[in-house]
Formats: sequence, structure tokens, C-alpha cells
Amino acid sequence: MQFFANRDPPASALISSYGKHDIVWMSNGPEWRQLRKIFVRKLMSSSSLNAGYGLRRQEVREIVREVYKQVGLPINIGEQIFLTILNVVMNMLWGGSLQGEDRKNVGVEFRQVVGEIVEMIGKPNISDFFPVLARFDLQGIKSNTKKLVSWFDRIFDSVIALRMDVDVDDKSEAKKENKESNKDFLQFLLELKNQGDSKTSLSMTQIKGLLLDTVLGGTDTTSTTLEWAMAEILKNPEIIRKVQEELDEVVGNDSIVEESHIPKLHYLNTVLKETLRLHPAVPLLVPHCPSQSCTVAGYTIPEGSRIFVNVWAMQRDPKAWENPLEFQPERFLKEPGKCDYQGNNFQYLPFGSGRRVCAGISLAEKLVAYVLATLLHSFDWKLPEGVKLDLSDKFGIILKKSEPLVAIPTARLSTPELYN
Ligand code: HEM
Repeated sequence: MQFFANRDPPASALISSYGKHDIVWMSNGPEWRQLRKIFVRKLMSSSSLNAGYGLRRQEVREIVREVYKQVGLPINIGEQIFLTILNVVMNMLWGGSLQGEDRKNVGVEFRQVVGEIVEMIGKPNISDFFPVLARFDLQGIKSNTKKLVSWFDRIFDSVIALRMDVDVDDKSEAKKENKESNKDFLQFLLELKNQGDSKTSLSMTQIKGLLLDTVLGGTDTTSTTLEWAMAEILKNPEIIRKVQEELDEVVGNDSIVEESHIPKLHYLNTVLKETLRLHPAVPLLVPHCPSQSCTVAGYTIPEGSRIFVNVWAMQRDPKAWENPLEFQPERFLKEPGKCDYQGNNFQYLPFGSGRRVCAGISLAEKLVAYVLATLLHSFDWKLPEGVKLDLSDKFGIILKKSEPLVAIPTARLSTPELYN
């Protein structure tokens, strides 16, 4: 329903969206359509995703090398996965990634700042419920969010300044040609800013809004989903056996997983669907806001209300799902077409539905499956001695595990060269 395509950002999100100059929080209208079109066409089209495979592959090989170095030791899986996803996202945005010591040190700081911003956006804020109190910022949510966003702002300023410097210095034909074929998202956005007409031009604020959307929307969601998937798999030895059997059949244990294998990994794909059913990364979606009063199932929804769609509860509803609390990937094998990620079935909406459906589904689907397949194909996993698996969650706009998942990897491929 198009009435529901609006947003009503809380005070914290007004800051993290540079004043609604981004895709996630901007109201439905021509400016939002333009930003979303740029994002989807430039970053999420099949040709862009195919062109970016080399970079994703490089980062996935890096996590394999990192984990291999720590075989036999307990590792924080969510942290490792976050660093990989962050590098993939940064590569797409401005062609940079964190390597060596920075991968760990700066990457961990990034994770902390992303986590804190997400926490500020999800935290109930008195200023949102009683606008007369907004200027007092009683819980310090606005001032905290400002501090966190300025951390990102400094990074964006420095990559943008560097890019502009390079542009001024370097106008040679060869370099221009090279740049044309390797244009990353930032380059494309800066060109739109400089060359676009009044309809297509972008402001610097919108550019930063798009960068922050991609970092915030793309990293914590995907890495949290992967951490849940690994936790559910570790709890169910029969599931890990089936996934590895399929991997050995499709990939073989003298070879490495490639993204082209993913469509053939039917069982693994159902494991991901089931993970997103029980642990939807964004359990209440991003709040919607009807642009006019309307009636839904006999209830009047007044214009301007803030609507939370509880997909967490819908995806556990016993009227819609058999044994809803059990992790049973097979349920998706019975009717493979029944639940897609586009929100066509209202019992299953992990990415939302309609106009404001997640703009990053095509990347999320590829990346999550590729990382999970690689981790389970390259390693066996077990919990440290005496540790009990904890599957409780922590409320927030992103539904995270309350305790980080720590597990011990063992190598399972035929030769050490496959870990290079
Ligand atoms: C498993 C991973 C992911 C999940 C579960 C997820 C889920 C969601 C959900 C539920 C929404 C809100 C939909 C609504 O309000 O109806 C959303 C919006 C959005 N997501 Fe994702 N997401 C994921 C990954 C990504 C990635 C990788 C990116 C980009 C790199 C991304 C970018 C966005 C953007 C830009 C929006 C705002 C769309 C709009 O308001 O028009 N997401 N996502």
C-alpha cells in the first residue's frame, strides 16, 4: 500500500540520515526515488555485482586465511565476519579496505561505532514521544548520535578530499580510461554532483547520506544474520552434516567455494531462509508512517502514526507456521517458491515489502550465502569445552545475539594450499 511508503525518523535517525538526506529515512517522493534508483542501479544491478565479485572473493579468501591461522583456538565468529563484510562494503564504496593490523584494530572500532549508532536509533527516546521535551535531550541520545556520526563524517571527508585531490592532479588519458572501468560508487556519486543537471545532481550531504546508509544498512544486518546462522547450525549437528554433504557434492573437498556454486546449494539456501525466519535482522522493520489515514483489517490507522511491523512475531506465528519455534530448514524445501525475499508472502518479510523493501537484497543474498558456504566448507566447528550455546537475543532495531558466538575451527579440506 503506497500510503505506507513514508518514514517518520526518530530524533537519532534525523542525525544519522544527515537530516533525512538518505534512502532509509527520507519521505516517499521524487528525491527519495532518485536516490534509491541511483543506489539500486549503480550498486545492486547484476552487472555491478558481477563486476565486484573479484573484490568479494579476495575478502572471503582473507577470512579463510585468518581463521586458518587460528585453527584449534576459540574465535569470535561475529567479529571475523563483520571485518570481512566491512571490507567488502568499503571496497564497493570507495575502493579501499582495511589490511594487516588495521583490519583488526580499525575494523573493531568501526564495528563498535556502527553498533552504537544502531543502538541509539533503536533506543526508545522520550524526546520522540513528547516533542516538547525534545530540546532537553534527557537521555543524551541526540548528543551521543552526533558524536558517533561525526566519527564517520571525518572518514567520509578524508576519502572524499583524497578523491578530489587525485582528480585534480590526474587528468592523463590512460588514467582516465582506467578510472572509467574501475569506477567505484563514490567516484560515480561525485561525478553526478559535478555534472548532473538540476534533476540528477546530488548534494554533498546526499552523498554522505548514501555512504552512511550503505555502511549502516549493509554491515551489521549481514554479519548478525551470519552469526545467527552459525549458532543455529552449531546447535544442530544433523544440519551441519547435511550442509557439508551438499558442499562436498557441489564443490568437492579439493576445491574452494565460488559464488557461482551458490544457486546449486539448495539446502544451504534453506538454512539461510530459516535463519532469517527465526532471527530477522530487522525485527520490526524500519518504522513506516502512513501519509493519510486508512483502514487495515478493520482498524483505523491515523495519518502520521509511527508503525512498527512485527515480522519477528509474524514469522513465529503458529497459525502460519508448523512447529514455529523449531529450526527446520526443510520447511522451505517442501514449497521452494512460497517464500521469497521480496516480501510477496506476508508470513515471511525479513527484508520488508513494497516500495520500502530492503534496497540491498541482491548483495545480501549473495554475500551471506557465499561467506556461510565458505566457512562451513573449509572448516569444522565446535564449541569450546564446557561452553553451552546461548541463543538468546538482545532487543534493538537490529536483533543481535546477547552473547557473542565463540567457536573452535578445524581444517577439513584436502590440502593446506586451499587455505591460501
Ligand atoms: C541480511 C541482510 C539484510 C537484512 C535482513 C535487511 C533488512 C532490511 C529491512 C527489513 C529493511 C526495511 C524494510 C521496510 O522498512 O519495509 C531494509 C531497508 C534497507 N536496507 Fe537492508 N537488509 C539487509 C542487508 C542490506 C544491505 C547489504 C544493504 C546495502 C548495502 C541494505 C540497504 C538497505 C537500505 C538502503 C534500506 C532502506 C530502503 C528504503 O527505505 O527505501 N540492506 N533492510
